[in-house]
Amino acid sequence: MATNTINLSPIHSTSSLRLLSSRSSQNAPTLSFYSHPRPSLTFPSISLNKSNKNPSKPRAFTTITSAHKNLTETELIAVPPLPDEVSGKFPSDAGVYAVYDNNEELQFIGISRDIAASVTVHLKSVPELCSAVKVGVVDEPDRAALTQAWKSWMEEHIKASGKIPPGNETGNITWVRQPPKKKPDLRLTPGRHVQLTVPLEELIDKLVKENKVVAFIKGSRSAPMCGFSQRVVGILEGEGVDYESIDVLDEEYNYGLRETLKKYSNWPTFPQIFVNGELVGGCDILTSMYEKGELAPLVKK
Ligand SMILES: N[C@@H](CCC(=O)N[C@@H](CS)C(=O)NCC(=O)O)C(=O)O
Ligand code: FES
Repeated sequence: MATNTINLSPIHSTSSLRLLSSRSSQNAPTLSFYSHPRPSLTFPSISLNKSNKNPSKPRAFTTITSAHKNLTETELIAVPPLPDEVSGKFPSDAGVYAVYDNNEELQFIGISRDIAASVTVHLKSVPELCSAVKVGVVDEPDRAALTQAWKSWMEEHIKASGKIPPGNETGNITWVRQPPKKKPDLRLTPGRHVQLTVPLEELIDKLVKENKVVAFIKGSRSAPMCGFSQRVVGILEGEGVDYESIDVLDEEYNYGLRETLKKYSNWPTFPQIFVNGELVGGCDILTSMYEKGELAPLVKK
């Protein structure tokens, strides 16, 4: 039987947890237990939380010292059906949160710098697992305080149920924001061992005419091998351009491209960016077009 291992280090799920220098504080960090729409009456020593980031929104949760924090006693808040409605029900503060499915099974305990944003992302990616959430806002949200709050909820749950929440098990990536998948780079030939039946120029011509935006770069789009290529990739990705990339240094699949392309385009350096079959330029030209706002209209589908 497979055994679960638990490593009690939090997954900083949807909003990244920045490393902050620990603020010196005489007092122990405090946890606020979010209670919507009215303050929870469950806890003793209640004081109204004063640090409301958005004063236009009513703040309906209470502050208690971390010594009283308790997952079991924190009330469940139903997650609204639409992601847009989450921010009205959950605070945009740092803290811990525990997500339950519609059988009230705890699925995941996370840490967030913005709990409402994290719940919104989870609701979009795994709506079937996000029925209700418990929230513990940490008032002095340095890394240590957040980790301590997370550990205490995890330990409490494991003690009570004998189980790690499934979303916190090693290898479960359901609750972690996935980096967007990058398109693979194009290859001009099937490989160096295959004899080409058409000249390389013709393959280049076909490639740039059949694809709206093509960037000939040094290295791949996920790991450019030169600062000029890196800048061009950064601009194209930043603008959300749907483009093809091809690595002129790939001697296996693009053998001969580096020198042949210089002749084809009559341009001596890389990167080279083609739009609608025409060479637009290299890094300097693309950067300048981007800065003047001329790039987006040119590369729009
Ligand atoms: N000013 C150029 C910079 C690019 C550049 O100088 N590229 C050089 C170094 S990466 C190059 O491709 N040299 C020819 C070669 O390596 O074959 C631009 O705007 O793109
Ligand atoms: S590879 Fe050296 S500057 Fe591009």
